[in-house]
Amino acid sequence: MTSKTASSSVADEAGTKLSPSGFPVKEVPGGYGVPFFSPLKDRLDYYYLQGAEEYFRSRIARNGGATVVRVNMPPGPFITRDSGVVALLDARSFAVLLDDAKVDKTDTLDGTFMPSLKLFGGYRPLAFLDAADPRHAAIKGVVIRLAVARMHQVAPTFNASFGAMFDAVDASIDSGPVQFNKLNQHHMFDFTCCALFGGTQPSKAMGDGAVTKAVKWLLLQLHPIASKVIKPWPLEDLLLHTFRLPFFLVRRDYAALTAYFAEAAAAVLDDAEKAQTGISRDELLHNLVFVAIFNAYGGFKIFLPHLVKWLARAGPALHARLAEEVRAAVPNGSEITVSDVDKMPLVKSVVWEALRVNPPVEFQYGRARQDLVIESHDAAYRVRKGEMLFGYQPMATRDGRVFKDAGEFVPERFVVAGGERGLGNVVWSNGAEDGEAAEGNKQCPGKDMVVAVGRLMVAQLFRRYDTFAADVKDLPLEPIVTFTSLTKASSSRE
Ligand code: HEM
Repeated sequence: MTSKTASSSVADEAGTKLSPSGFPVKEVPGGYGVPFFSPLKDRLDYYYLQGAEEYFRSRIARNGGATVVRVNMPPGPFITRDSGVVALLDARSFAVLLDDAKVDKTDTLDGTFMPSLKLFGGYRPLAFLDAADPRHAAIKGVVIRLAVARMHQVAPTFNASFGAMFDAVDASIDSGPVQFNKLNQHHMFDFTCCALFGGTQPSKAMGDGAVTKAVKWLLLQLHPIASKVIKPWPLEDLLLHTFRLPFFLVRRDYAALTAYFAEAAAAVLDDAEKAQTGISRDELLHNLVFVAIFNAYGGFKIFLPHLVKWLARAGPALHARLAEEVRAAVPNGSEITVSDVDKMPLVKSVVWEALRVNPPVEFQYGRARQDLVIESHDAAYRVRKGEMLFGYQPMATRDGRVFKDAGEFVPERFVVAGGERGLGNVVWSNGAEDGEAAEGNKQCPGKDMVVAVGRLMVAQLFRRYDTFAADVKDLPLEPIVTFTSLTKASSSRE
């Protein structure tokens, strides 16, 4: 993929370097402050005193409105040695991070720190490899083929999980509000594993503790950048952000998860061995654990609460339109398929819009492969080879210079004439929505599966219910959505 940004520059008559769009090339404003103390103070601003959005907005304001600025990113001391990044906070500069010719993504998945490889069986998983690394192509090829081959399982597996989830909601709603996240966390783990590999659900194979094992393992990797999980916050900051939690805390959980996947994914591992991918069975197994739990399950755990949140906020008028579209497209009693939801323009638009307003993975990082000139909408900046570039994606996908009413959730945004053109700027999958994952890029190979699951979720909801209401509490990672009432579909109440 090519970006709209430029890496070369020319000079004007006075000898000032100009970017390809004719902006004078400047140094990136902002700074990293006093070593140790400033990264520490910035971490507190980021998590507790300002919050992510305000943290970036205040730095933009401090630097005269520049949307390319030098800032510190958490966790900082003692986990990170170098917290300084060049933050790209508008859609145009952000596009550099999607251009594999310009950024090296080795070890940048989690940002300014790298989790211990002990968490991954001693291997560096695919998502931590750069697109130019030959191992990347070999492993990515396996995952792309897997995602394509399993697409036909997505609808039946999701429909079963949805049924189980909402049977549980219906069974409890008369006695009080029901939290969606807990059910989503449980059922989407079973869904993800079975959709990708078939076989026994983890909750049956490993018991009720399966999800806890998976979430613990995720926390061991992500605790340096997690927040609002422990009270009071000074204790949280000390426990989660200051030192690395040791691997032995999850050694047994990870062994149990790996044993489960060795069996569930045996056919995928056999095929890859026969195809002589150059990746050992053991390395691929640990990669598949990462793909299923971190990439896929981790994503669904965040994405679906955001989707339901926006539906709840939109209210009965949108619900009625969605119900009409879904019920007109799928005869009552028949299974909803991926091709059915592909014929539902409003459902599709709602899902893309949720992914635009709340990209589930908000942070992207990469190191400049060479000296670059990065253009924002109004200026151009010089960045040096090896510098860490960072993008806060919500600010790119809610850029008012690209989308009208960019900060609003507009359900029909991608239905109206020409609306689908905006999909090039919907980049939740680390690439454009009209682009494709490939062995040589870093785009998410689960993209089509994710979009299909979002559409199935909306379609199933409004086939089953006429409308619903929920309380929403916004938290840094995923909103907590609690159903307060659900009205069964009028047709099913007759
Ligand atoms: C809502 C769910 C999902 C979200 C939000 C999501 C998001 C992403 C993002 C943002 C990246 C790029 C990370 C980066 O380099 O900065 C990525 C990469 C990846 N995703 Fe997904 N993903 C989801 C589901 C899935 C699924 C279902 C699969 C299974 C096939 C998958 C497999 C991967 C893999 C293997 C990578 C690494 C690709 C590479 O390094 O080239 N993801 N995903």
